[in-house]
Amino acid sequence: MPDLEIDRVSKHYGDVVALDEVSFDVRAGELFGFVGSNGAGKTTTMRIALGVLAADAGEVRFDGAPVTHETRTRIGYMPEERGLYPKMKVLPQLVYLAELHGLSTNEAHRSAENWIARLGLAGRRLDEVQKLSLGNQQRVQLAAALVHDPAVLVLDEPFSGLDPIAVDVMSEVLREKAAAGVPVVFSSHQLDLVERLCDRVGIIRSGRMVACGSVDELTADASSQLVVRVPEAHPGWAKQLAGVRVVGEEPGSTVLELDPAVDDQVVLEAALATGPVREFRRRRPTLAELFRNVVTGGER
Ligand SMILES: Nc1ncnc2c1ncn2[C@@H]1O[C@H](COP(=O)(O)OP(=O)(O)OP(=O)(O)O)[C@@H](O)[C@H]1O
Repeated sequence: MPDLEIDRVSKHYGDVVALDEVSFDVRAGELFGFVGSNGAGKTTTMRIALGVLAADAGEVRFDGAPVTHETRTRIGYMPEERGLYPKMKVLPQLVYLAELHGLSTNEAHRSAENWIARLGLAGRRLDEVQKLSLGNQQRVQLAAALVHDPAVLVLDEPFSGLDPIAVDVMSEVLREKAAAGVPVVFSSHQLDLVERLCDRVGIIRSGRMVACGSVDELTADASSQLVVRVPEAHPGWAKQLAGVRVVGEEPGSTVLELDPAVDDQVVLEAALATGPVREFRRRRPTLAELFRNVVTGGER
């Protein structure tokens, strides 16, 4: 099964180092989430992966071979700046794009109608794209990325601006594509969504990949947290405990981060001394918490 491999890709814009030897691979059948702060290098990486932008160094391979013009037509791409013809109607536009990627007119029609129905655009199929709401334009953009039945999907912020129903549809389609063996990579700032959807995640900071793996792998060695609910405790009850940091506090509930040597039973005793303990459990940091640590703190 084919993989998409980004191998030590570097890119400068004048003095700006946009990418510094970025490497990761997106395996067949995998949903890969690409996250990073504004300007970290996601769009640049995706453009290079598609071949619309040349790297200064490094290589992108698909199915083991460098991406060529032929391979490029097998990639479904959703550009950040979006790339539809605003005055063209939805159906003819999708048919045109499918034909451009080598489908016959019949196949192109069948596929365009299929994605129009699937993405909830049936009532809009003969509207000009520019007359659609932004969310619906985005659905058309996804249809455009899918209409030629691509072997790889590279999507730049496909979820931004979508309503919750459209988010569900988009998630379902991406999962389905991955389950069919297609490597799928998408960028997003919606980390809860990335955490929920993706098999693996790459975090880029200032043009360098600083963490890559499944969310479980990435959070496994992060210091574990303890959620303690003591409704009657006074605020700050845990502040004096050695090796314990308070990372979240709401009335009656506190999230603590413990140094590895700290015995959680000591924390439990301290909590019980303030009143009845209603909840006491370990939890791993979320992807959003990990992201904040990684982009603001030391590299992993
Ligand atoms: N055409 C360009 N000319 C000069 N600098 C550029 C150009 N395109 C991108 N850059 C710079 O390259 C770096 C990476 O930008 P890129 O758009 O890849 O980031 P991003 O992670 O996609 O950001 P965002 O989340 O804001 O979309 C930034 O410093 C950006 O200013």
